[in-house]
Amino acid sequence: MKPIQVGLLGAGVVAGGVVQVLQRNRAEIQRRAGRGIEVAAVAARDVAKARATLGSEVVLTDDFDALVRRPDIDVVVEVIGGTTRARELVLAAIAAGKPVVTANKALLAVHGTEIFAAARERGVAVGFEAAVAGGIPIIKALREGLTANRINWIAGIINGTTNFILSEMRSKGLDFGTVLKEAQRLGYAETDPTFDIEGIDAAHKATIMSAIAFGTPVQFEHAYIEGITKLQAADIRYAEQLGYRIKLLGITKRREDAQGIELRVHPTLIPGTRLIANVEGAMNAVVVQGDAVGSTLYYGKGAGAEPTASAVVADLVDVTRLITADPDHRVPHLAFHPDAVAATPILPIEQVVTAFYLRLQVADKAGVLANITRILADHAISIDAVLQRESAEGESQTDLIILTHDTLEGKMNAALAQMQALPTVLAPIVRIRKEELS
Ligand SMILES: NC(=O)c1ccc[n+]([C@@H]2O[C@H](COP(=O)([O-])OP(=O)(O)OC[C@H]3O[C@@H](n4cnc5c(N)ncnc54)[C@H](O)[C@@H]3O)[C@@H](O)[C@H]2O)c1
Ligand SMILES: N[C@@H](CCO)C(=O)O
Ligand code: NA
Repeated sequence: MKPIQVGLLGAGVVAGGVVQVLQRNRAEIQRRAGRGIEVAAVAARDVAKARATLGSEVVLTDDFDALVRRPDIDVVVEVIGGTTRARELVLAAIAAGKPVVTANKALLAVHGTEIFAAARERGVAVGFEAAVAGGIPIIKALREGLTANRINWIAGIINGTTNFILSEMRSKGLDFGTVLKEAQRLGYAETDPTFDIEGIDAAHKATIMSAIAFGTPVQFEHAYIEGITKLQAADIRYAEQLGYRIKLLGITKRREDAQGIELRVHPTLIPGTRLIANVEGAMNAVVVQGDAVGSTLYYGKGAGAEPTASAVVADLVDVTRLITADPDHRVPHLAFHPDAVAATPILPIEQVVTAFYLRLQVADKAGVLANITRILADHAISIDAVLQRESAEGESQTDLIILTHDTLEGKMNAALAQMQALPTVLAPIVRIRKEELS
């Protein structure tokens, strides 16, 4: 059979990986897919630059619009990123009846509902394994491997750049800016790295996993997002003293008691003994808790040229195998049948339940702790542990660290406002959410 002809949009890090993996593993991939997979042409804005990075074998064009419509192209791979041009090109490819494989989580988190509807209408598949946790086959696991389960929650380290930054800062004492530059050099960071450090990229990925886990449309606009830019070294240290690590987690949770779903990204204390607490560098890891299977953990490279290409090419193999299959017999894009997708709401952050780490800079005198614990008790917030830094000779202030049990965020907000107003609380209170992940 004639090899499948791929039109590749973009000539950056991921495109380079896709070209390389398809070339190197050509024979092995063909044995798996049942026919060859060839890159027919690559669309690049700067053809000369693309020639230098992709080598002399690839055919290059600067006409993206023509490539997605070319009759000899069987499948389009979108690896340009962004949500404007990528959306236009993906919709054009779908309209031309071509399956699409994309690594673009921003595109799917924001325009997924429109794109999946268009694909369904046209009877073509959209593969997006590379969009979440790069090379880790988490989409495959959620859409196929775990279909027997009611998923209870998912929690993941799903941004390599921020995990790399937190790891390097903790273990080598390097500063934020230096480590971010290194992550950019290594090809982990987004074109706009604020997407990484402000938690937006992780929220894009958590949004996609949430939709697949709970059978809802993508609801990125309701995600709660907090990045790592305000995290202080002191809190990383105190957390360690208490047996915890701080990770930027993407979390989505079924909350039957509140008829909703939690969808949030924020720095999180997790017990140092959990496997996921020990995931370092640019590695990703996702814990999925299903009612039948219990907790399962997926670990691997979430960024970089070849790890991401591993997922793109796996989707190409899937598309190749299923290109002639009846669209109704393919795995649904969001794992649930489109007419069974329910608009379960994302809960506002005030209704989220977590435990908390609090750090208060307080005057070191009698009655201070009692006032604070009374406020927590008044809001029915129960304390798990308290740590007070030993103050130096003559020092009039100290740090008070409090770990709480689970509580509603809304209650914590009210308690924090009262504590902050105490004259003995000398600086803005630091609060970091804490999850046991058990
Ligand atoms: N780099 C990774 O590790 C990684 C991992 C998973 C997913 N992704 C996703 O893959 C996609 C590509 O990432 P990348 O790291 O290869 O990016 P990159 O910046 O290295 O490459 C992007 C390519 O697309 C081109 N491009 C950008 N905007 C364009 C536009 N408007 N029109 C035409 N061409 C345009 C650029 O010139 C470049 O050739 C993004 O959606 C990214 O989020 C990247
Ligand atoms: N910028 C992303 C790339 C992979 O999606 C990260 O750092 O994880
Ligand atoms: Na993946």
